Amino acid sequence: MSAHQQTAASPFIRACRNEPVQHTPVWFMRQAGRSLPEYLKLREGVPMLESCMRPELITEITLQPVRRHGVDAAVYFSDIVVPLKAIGLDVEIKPGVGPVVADPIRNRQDLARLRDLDPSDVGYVTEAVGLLTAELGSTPLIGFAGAPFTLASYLVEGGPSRNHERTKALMYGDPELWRDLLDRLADITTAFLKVQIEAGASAVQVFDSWVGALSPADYRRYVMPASAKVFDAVAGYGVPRIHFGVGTGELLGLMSEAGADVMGVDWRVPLDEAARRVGPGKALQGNLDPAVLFAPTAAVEAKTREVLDAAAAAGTGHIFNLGHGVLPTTDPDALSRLVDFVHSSTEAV
Ligand SMILES: O=C(O)CCc1c2[nH]c(c1CC(=O)O)Cc1[nH]c(c(CC(=O)O)c1CCC(=O)O)Cc1[nH]c(c(CC(=O)O)c1CCC(=O)O)Cc1[nH]c(c(CCC(=O)O)c1CC(=O)O)C2
Repeated sequence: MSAHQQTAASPFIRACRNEPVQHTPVWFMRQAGRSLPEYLKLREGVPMLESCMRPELITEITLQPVRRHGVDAAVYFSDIVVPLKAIGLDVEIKPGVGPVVADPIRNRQDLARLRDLDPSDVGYVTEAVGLLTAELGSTPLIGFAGAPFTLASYLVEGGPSRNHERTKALMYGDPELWRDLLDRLADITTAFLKVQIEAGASAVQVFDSWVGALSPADYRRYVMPASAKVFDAVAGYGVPRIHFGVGTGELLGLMSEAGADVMGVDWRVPLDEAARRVGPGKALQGNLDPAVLFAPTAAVEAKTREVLDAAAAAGTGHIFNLGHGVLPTTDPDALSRLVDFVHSSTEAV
């Protein structure tokens, strides 16, 4: 049986397809990683991007939160800049800073450095996904990639940016170059997602983390065509496609239109309101504020109940998640308790 068949009856996949579930499935963005002491131990002395190229290490790190928290899906341990590194760009993840690109992409000559991603560039991904699906059995593995806008922002700015000024200068100042840049990135993102799906990932999430910096009109004009190209290119696999961004309340309708079976929602928009913006037929993922996990258990439960009630009012498939990634200093036990609370609160009788 293929990994896709093995996971088809799981609560996560069923919720993505708006089918009834025995309990609301839960996973957390950044569930593997810095919140877990067992992760910090494994990563000692290994730079972030190097850890993303070692199949045994990827496998162990990806499995850690599944074992510890009993989440309903694993998310492949990697980073959105891994495919950029794989095509030969000089990018590294600096501790305390984030991804840094030594030689930013700012003109047409620079574009030539963005060559296509070949599956052989990321043989370690194919190998790790194979190891993972064998271990995970009926628990789905979610693959992911960065969306063209968010990747472009890193490439143009040269690192994380609050205001995206250089990115916007390029977007508004040279729309043709911008379009070609996003189109190149759409192909790289697509190739990276395909590698993960073909190796056995049961679903994929496309992170457009920073696109909330744009107005709806600019999203439609400058970003949507490239994102839609990615979603269209992987539609034929039939695996659920999740689309997520932060601060994207005003963009939910357009992002959903760009292509998604499941819309990821941050904590700023209640899920029943999100359902109205996203339109019928799509499942929703989210959306507890990650900072809520620093409050006492009773408060976490009350806020979680609000999310579950809004999801019930939305009447769509619901995958419980945080509104963005797990914060590094989160108490792992609070995450385990949250998984149990969501499961026990939603068990079908
Ligand atoms: O600060 C940030 O969150 C953004 C910059 C940053 C990125 N990778 C990074 C950093 C430094 C850091 O996390 O400190 C560097 C990074 N990426 C990752 C880690 C591990 C961890 O979070 O503890 C880390 C920290 C590395 C370390 O241990 O020092 C792994 C990662 N990045 C990502 C994912 C996918 C996911 O969240 O489920 C995953 C895998 C998580 C898993 O397997 O559970 C996704 C990612 N990376 C990145 C982005 C862009 C978002 C943004 O820039 O705000 C996004 C998408 C998003 O979170 O919205 C870029």
